[in-house]
Amino acid sequence: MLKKETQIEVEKGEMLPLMEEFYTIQGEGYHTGTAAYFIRVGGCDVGCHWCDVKESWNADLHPPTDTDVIVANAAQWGKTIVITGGEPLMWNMDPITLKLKAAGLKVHIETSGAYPLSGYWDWICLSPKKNKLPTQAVYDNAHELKVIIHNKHDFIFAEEQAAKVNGNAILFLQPEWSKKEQITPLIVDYVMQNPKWRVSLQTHKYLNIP
Ligand SMILES: C[S@@+](CC[C@H](N)C(=O)[O-])C[C@H]1O[C@@H](n2cnc3c(N)ncnc32)[C@H](O)[C@@H]1O
Ligand SMILES: Nc1nc2[nH]cc(C(=O)O)c2c(=O)[nH]1
Ligand code: SF4
Ligand SMILES: [Mg+2]
Repeated sequence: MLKKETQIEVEKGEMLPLMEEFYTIQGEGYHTGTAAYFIRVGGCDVGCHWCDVKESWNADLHPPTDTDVIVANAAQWGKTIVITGGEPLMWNMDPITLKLKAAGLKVHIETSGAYPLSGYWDWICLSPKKNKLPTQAVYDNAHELKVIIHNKHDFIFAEEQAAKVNGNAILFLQPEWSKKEQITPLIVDYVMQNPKWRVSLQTHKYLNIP
């Protein structure tokens, strides 16, 4: 059980359950190939069976950390910060994003969109999940839509999600990692037939970097 004061700070978003932080290359989506400092916040109840960071799900396993400390660390690294998880929108993202921006940093998020939109973002990557669909504000404000393809039905889901996201969002299909040998060729064919979509690969996994 967290101390009452800590619990209050977490509820305000002044503290966040921090799983890990690392400086790497953005591996996925529109900003693939560019240097970024990742902040991974614990806690997610969306329950994707193929999730590649299940260790993030239980927020209680990750220490509540002062956002001033997180921001001071981040500012020593790149100019672009990616907040991911877990599901970062389970928490109030206003304090951390305001502090990162005050430090002159660009702030990106990786989100399923399943919770209300909080925070001030330079880039929102929405990766919607069937189990828990995005809230309207995230559809309206996403800069990119990145749908994970694990089976053929996911192409139908991808089109449904493309119809819901704002018209400026850039559309990506990304193979689910464990199925990539079967799925990547299907995505290649699909994108050639439906060129409003682009291919996204988890390039950091091919590069063996975090
Ligand atoms: C681990 S999630 C964390 C952020 C947020 N919960 C979300 O799902 O967008 C980061 C990104 O990895 C993607 N992802 C997770 N597991 C994957 C897998 N096995 N193969 C491909 N992409 C995966 C998610 O869809 C998301 O775009
Ligand atoms: N290099 C790298 N790029 C990423 N893009 C999104 C990631 C994530 O887990 O949110 C991720 C990640 O874990 N590593
Ligand atoms: S929403 Fe994101 S963190 Fe949560 S289970 Fe799905 S892929 Fe994993
Ligand atoms: Mg990842």
